[in-house]
Amino acid sequence: MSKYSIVMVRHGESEWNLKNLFCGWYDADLSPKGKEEAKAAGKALKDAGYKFDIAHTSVLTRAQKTLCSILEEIGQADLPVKTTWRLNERHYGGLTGMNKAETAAKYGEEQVQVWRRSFDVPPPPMEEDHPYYNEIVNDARYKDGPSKAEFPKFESLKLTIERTLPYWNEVIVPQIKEGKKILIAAHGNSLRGIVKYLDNLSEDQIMKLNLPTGIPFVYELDENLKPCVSLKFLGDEETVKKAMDAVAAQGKAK
Ligand SMILES: O=C(O)[C@@H](COP(=O)(O)O)OP(=O)(O)O
Repeated sequence: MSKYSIVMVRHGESEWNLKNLFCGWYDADLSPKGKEEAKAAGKALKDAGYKFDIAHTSVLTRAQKTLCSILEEIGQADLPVKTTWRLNERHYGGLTGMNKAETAAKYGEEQVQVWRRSFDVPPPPMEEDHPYYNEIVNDARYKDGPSKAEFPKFESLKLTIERTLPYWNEVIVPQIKEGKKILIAAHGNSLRGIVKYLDNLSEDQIMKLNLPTGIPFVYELDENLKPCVSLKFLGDEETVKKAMDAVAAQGKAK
């Protein structure tokens, strides 16, 4: 029997989603369409009557702006919000800033699929001479973590889950158990990590999951936090499927 529910949403389309660039820890803003998606996400939550006690998001602008827009839309602009690098997108390493379709044309679609969706094969590292290295490593938003030793140069989904799960278990789970209504606004892969964990998906199953931008989804959990309802999108089936297929297709050579 369902005892708790939690809502998650991938941010609206970013400028770099629009340009089809590997983004990771680069701080891309929302595109105009992404801003609309964020508003629409808020409207969908409002229409379904959702209210929250607390929200969690990453330290990246695209997730934070999506959250703000949603909160505005549901009339909860003053909701307590916790931000953490542990909900950041996976760090795309040396691929950061590269065009996904061009990378597929150069290295092959199969290789790009491995980089994007394999469980434990990481992308190549972001070296110190990478065009975005300094901007990311020296960004003040990381002054409270990750430490120099923990700071990633790349992340597979496995590594992403390893730094996201402690936050889930130590911060979010106690709040769920207190009965708090929680909203998480994060990223394609940090959320895929949570979905894999909650639904106990195999490496093969999670490989096939592409989360659409700006469409909230709900988990209903039993008293042991096992899902009774998984990945229930607040959007019509066809729209959700189309959006998921479009995300998958970003790794195709044009
Ligand atoms: O880093 C990126 O490029 C995308 C995900 O890319 P894919 O793994 O879908 O290629 O992250 P997000 O837009 O959710 O922050």
